[in-house]
Amino acid sequence: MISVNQAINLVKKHCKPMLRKATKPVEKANGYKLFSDVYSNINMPPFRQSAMDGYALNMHNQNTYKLIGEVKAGDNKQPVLEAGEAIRIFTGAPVPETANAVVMQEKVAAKANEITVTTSVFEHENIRPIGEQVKSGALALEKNTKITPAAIGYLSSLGVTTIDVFKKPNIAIITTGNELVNPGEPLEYGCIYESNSKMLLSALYSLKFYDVTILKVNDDFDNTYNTLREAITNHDLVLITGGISVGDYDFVGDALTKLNITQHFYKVMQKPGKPLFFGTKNHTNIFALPGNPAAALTCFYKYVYTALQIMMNNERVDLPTVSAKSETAFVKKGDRPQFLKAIYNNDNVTILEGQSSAMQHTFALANALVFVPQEVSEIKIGDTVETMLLPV
Ligand SMILES: Nc1nc2c(c(=O)[nH]1)N[C@H]1C(S)=C(S)[C@@H](COP(=O)(O)OP(=O)(O)OC[C@H]3O[C@@H](n4cnc5c(N)ncnc54)[C@H](O)[C@@H]3O)O[C@H]1N2
Ligand code: MOO
Repeated sequence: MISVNQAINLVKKHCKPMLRKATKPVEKANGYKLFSDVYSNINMPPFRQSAMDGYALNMHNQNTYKLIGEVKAGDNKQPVLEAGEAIRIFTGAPVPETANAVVMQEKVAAKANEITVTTSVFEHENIRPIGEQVKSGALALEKNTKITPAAIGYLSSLGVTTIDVFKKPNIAIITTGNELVNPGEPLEYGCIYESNSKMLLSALYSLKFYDVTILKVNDDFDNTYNTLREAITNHDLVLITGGISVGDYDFVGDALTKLNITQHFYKVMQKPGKPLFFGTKNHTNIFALPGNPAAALTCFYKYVYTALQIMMNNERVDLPTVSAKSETAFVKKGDRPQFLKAIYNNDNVTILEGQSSAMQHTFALANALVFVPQEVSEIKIGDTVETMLLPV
């Protein structure tokens, strides 16, 4: 059995960035990275733009100006101002070429045809110059920039409608087990509600991976083999839950062997998540996660998260880890290093009751996992512990 460190290093070694291109409507590109530089086709702003509601002036050496007209946002007109003349203007409106300052209305005493400026005015004030943000033909955003809501707003303001991005992985989740029943259906004796697919799906959604297919197999070798073969052929990442241990009805391992998956590891010295499998076939990464829900989710955050970040060519591939002071005592049973469901708050961490691999209730309250290394058998109140912060 390999250690947690060896396992994560094998994930880092064998997962590769996916450098394939996808074209997306800009408003659907949140979370993607740009595949190529984006250049602006326009100046932004495209005209000299008023930053205030007030008056545009052709400045002279007095405070009083003759009012000769009005330009509001969206107007397509260019009144000509002589020195000493002003027009009424509004935020976002085009400032005529012959105006050289905009003074906000709070600093003006206005009469019908005349205004008096009550403050000193500086040339160019409150006028956004043409191309202040970006000039026509200039680089708007560089290749590899992460697309955020702000970037979507910025690119849309330049009139961009589609962009080339690095493709995100398409992902299959495969659940295994005769005992699994969909929530909403009657629960017969011996059955449980299937929850891993919904848990992993929402973990993927919260990391902005939306191209996810859910497949279900019962405890049958042919069914498992055929579903895995299809999923591995058609997806970049395959997450299997359950059926990977040593029981007579655990068929995932045999199916993976028959499918000639290159195994990088099977079984990690950790609790929960001992029977974790990681392998690859061509460009597809395959994780067989334990069926126990809390074990599956722990393995997701520790290993699958990192695989996804590498596939997306991101720089930070691990979830953030901090040193925190334990507010709880904990005695470890057995010699496997352990991930403990915990609540982190302000440099302190509380280790929760109920740490079994099946304890979804505990996980539902947690926002962190405390890592207890192999050589540590006990945590005392006040001890400093390594705490992985979860993206919840
Ligand atoms: N003789 C041994 N038995 C077991 C060992 C061992 O080393 N020797 N390891 C144990 C450990 S540790 C784990 S973890 C589990 C892993 O088993 P599998 O990955 O094969 O998972 P299953 O047996 O299929 O399921 C385990 C548990 O989880 C429930 N489950 C499965 N899928 C779902 C789902 N989609 N939604 C909700 N719950 C699910 C399933 O009903 C079982 O209760 O093996 C131990 N055994
Ligand atoms: O590895 Mo298992 O997750 O301890 O139950």
